[in-house]
Amino acid sequence: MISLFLGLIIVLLIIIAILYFTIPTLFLYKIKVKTVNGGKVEDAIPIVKGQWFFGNCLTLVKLNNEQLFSYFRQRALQFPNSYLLYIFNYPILNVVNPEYAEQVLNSPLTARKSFLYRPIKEFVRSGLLTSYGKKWHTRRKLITPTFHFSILKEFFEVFKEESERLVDVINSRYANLSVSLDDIVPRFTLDTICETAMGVKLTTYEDGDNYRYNVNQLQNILVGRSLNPCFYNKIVYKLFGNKQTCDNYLDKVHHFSSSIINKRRLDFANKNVGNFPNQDLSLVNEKRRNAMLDTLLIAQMHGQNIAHLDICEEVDTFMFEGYETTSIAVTFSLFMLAVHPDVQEKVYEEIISVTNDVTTLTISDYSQFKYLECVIKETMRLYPSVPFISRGLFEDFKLGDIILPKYSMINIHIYDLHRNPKYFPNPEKFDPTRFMPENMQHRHPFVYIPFSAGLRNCIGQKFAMLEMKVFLVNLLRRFQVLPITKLEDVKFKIGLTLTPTVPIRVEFRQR
Ligand code: HEM
Repeated sequence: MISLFLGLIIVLLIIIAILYFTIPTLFLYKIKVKTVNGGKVEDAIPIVKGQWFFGNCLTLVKLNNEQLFSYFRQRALQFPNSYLLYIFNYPILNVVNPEYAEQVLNSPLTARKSFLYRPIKEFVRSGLLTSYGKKWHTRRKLITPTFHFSILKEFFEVFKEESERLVDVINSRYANLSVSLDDIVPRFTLDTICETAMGVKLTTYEDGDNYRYNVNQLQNILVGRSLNPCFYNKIVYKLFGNKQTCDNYLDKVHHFSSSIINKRRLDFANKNVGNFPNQDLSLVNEKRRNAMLDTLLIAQMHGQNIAHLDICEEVDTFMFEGYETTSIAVTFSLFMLAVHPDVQEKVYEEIISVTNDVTTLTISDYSQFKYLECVIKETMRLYPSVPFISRGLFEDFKLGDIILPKYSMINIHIYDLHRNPKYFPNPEKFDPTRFMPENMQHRHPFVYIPFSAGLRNCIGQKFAMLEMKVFLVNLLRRFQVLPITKLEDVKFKIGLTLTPTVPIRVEFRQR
């Protein structure tokens, strides 16, 4: 009797699983790419050959994350004018040429993110990165002044302090040793974004280490889930994934930012900040620095329609977007300098030509580090922190000779755009002079987009560039960076951010 009952349950589960996968698949068969002139789609855009019914599914599921990363690189070389892939009949347009990138990124029809961002939404909910339409527009307008030069000036002080602190840590603990940049750099960028976004110094906050640990764990879990579409469904994730662990970290991380926001709001109320007639943040408190969240708190006090949860989602978005991206760019900048000692020497000469005492540099002095800026830009060309971005269509979209139907997905492969040999001859070569103004004149504006471009470009790009420059100047003034990891050993696996398969190790030698 028991075995009959168990048998029935198993049969029922199998039927549910079959329905679960076939119903959406049948629906996908209605989503069809067309051409403008009614001709064959394969004559208008290359299609990666797949299998009947399954499309490219069977090929892709066999690959591990490292193989997937190189699969997309090979397809970009094979189809330099972009190409279509199919998951069953579901079309995914892969953009690798700047002309298509420009059309996609400039169109309001493609401003919505695809379902690949769904797991991340658990962390950032519908903050600036993941929201769309009117909500996104209002928030973008509200938050933009946070990155104005006058406020950046205050963040600059944080960059300096955190850089100097890290240089001291390297000096006392890591100098002349082989060290993984992963043990140093992410800590710096997380502490920096925490202080600038929330006004909290993690190094002095008693819960700082816990928060840092929880954010790291959460990022790993969310990225892992993003790469496994089976887990996009909440029930499947709950039954077979690590939902409980994920929820546990989410609770802790959300609780941390929420309580900081509440505390700061109380502080503001006590100081009567809400009565200031405008949003002049410099009036808030002469002694205490501004944080990104202040713009939102002040808007709330001025009666704008922004609730506590809205502020939380934006602050969590800053934490998510401003931490790992910057850390990857700094890590690879240091690595490139290490494996190109001639370039490093030129950067060093530039630093000492500007000053002997970097602690006295002002924010405007940093505009003198032109060559360093080229080094960072060239690093982000070869190693863009965000190797691809993804959009979901909610209306038909005409691109070149094809019409992509509603619900299809567009992936823009920034990593491959940056290796276009027409604009970057010998693309694998690290050459900072590519970014000298005279060498950039005839470059397509969408062939280099490490911060994305168009409507939904990165709001924090000036912040990030300044943060990276301050850190590198402070570090390179004191240390010579030598490579331990070999360049040829650095491979990548697929991820939402650029993920090397080996730790990047260097040695910091005192100058
Ligand atoms: C080297 C550092 C950084 C890189 C390479 C980078 C790159 C990007 C990219 C590629 C996007 C577009 C994402 C997409 O369309 O899916 C983006 C969006 C965004 N970034 Fe950054 N980012 C960096 C640093 C920062 C920092 C420091 C902040 C905040 C303090 C920030 C905040 C944001 C936000 C809020 C968005 C969403 C903008 C919108 O949709 O309106 N980013 N970033």
